Amino acid sequence: MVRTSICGAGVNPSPSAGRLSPLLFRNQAHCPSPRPLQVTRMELWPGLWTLLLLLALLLPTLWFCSPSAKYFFKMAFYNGWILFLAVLAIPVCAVRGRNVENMKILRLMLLHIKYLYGIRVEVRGAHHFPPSQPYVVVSNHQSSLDLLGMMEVLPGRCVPIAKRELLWAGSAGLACWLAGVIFIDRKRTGDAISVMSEVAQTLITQDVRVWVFPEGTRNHNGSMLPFKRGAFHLAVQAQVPIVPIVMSSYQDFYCKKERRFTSGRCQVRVLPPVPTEGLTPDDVPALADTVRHSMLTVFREISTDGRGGGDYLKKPGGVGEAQL
Ligand SMILES: CCCCCCCC/C=C\CCCCCCCC(=O)SCCNC(=O)CCNC(=O)[C@H](O)C(C)(C)COP(=O)(O)OP(=O)(O)OC[C@H]1O[C@@H](n2cnc3c(N)ncnc32)[C@H](O)[C@@H]1OP(=O)(O)O
Ligand SMILES: CCCCCCCCCCCCCCCC(=O)OC[C@@H](O)COP(=O)(O)O
Repeated sequence: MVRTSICGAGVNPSPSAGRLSPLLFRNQAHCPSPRPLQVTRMELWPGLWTLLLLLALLLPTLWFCSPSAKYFFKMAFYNGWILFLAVLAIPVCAVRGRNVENMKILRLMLLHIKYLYGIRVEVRGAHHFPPSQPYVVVSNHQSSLDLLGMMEVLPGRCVPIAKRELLWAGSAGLACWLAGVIFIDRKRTGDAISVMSEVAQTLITQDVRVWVFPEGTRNHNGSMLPFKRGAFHLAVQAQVPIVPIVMSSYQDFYCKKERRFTSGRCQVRVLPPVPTEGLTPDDVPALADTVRHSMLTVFREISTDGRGGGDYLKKPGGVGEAQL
């Protein structure tokens, strides 16, 4: 076990012991009373090794026996891995400075994550993306795992709009900033609106696309929250089309409430663009409702419980109960 040198009450105060371990017994002659325990660095190793061994046994046991622990490990690794990748991405992106082209680098670096988690992402309707013009993408927002589906289809020169808090997520915040992510303060509607009005100009002048989660927050309940209007005002102001994208429900492989995270499938469906030419701000509420309605219809169509189409939709409280 851990051996200590106790001055004055030596474990083995023989002269030979003194020679073997001068560090332990130095000043022994002048030491009037017992001194506090002194643990040398070498003597800590056995304790550390025991601790590591215990962890090495405990972690796999938890992983295999407790789905909740598995959920936490997987989420912790997800965030940790992204933070780590961001550290690698920052110097590469910094060469260009804050630039939408850096989003390509982030995208390439994030694409493999779905394999680590055994999530099969199937993309449908990618031909609906207008080939070379600005537009506004609107998509449903279930969890931070949306990043996987998003990276699968993210068009060139497309920047997401994110909550301001993400800017402070360490290396990930800095990487997002370098890639041109637009940050808004959701608590200050006025400021957010003026940022989005500026974006409406930039969209045209700098030929960029914008990705918005119009629910405005993550939504785990297997439906879609009412849409915020900003994305639709943005598209109408810039007179550019809206491209709705629907990611199917994650319920068959991921549920935050039940702390369940297994492997699974997800479909990302790109819907036909919705033109906004000639529309005015007065048309925004109807536009937002129409787009949400079509997205919710597709969400119901493509979301399954993993046991083959539609069982999940019939469950009480499932997407079938979603309000239109
Ligand atoms: C290699 C490794 C690298 C690692 C790094 C990681 C890589 C990652 C890469 C990239 C990832 C990026 C990750 C992104 C993910 C983040 C997701 C999020 O953060 S989601 C949260 C933020 N998103 C939003 O909040 C949506 C946008 N929000 C809106 O559009 C809202 O409308 C907003 C904020 C502008 C206002 O919100 P209100 O809560 O006040 O709600 P309202 O009802 O919509 O608006 C109030 C009134 O203002 C009008 N209004 C809104 N916008 C307007 C406008 N532009 N002009 C005029 N009026 C407007 C509306 O019409 C409404 O008025 P009337 O009630 O209709 O009379
Ligand atoms: C300083 C260390 C901080 C550690 C934080 C770890 C962050 C890891 C980076 C993960 C990047 C994932 C990007 C997806 C962001 C996301 O999905 O944000 C959620 C918001 O849309 C909605 O927020 P909310 O209103 O809270 O649901």
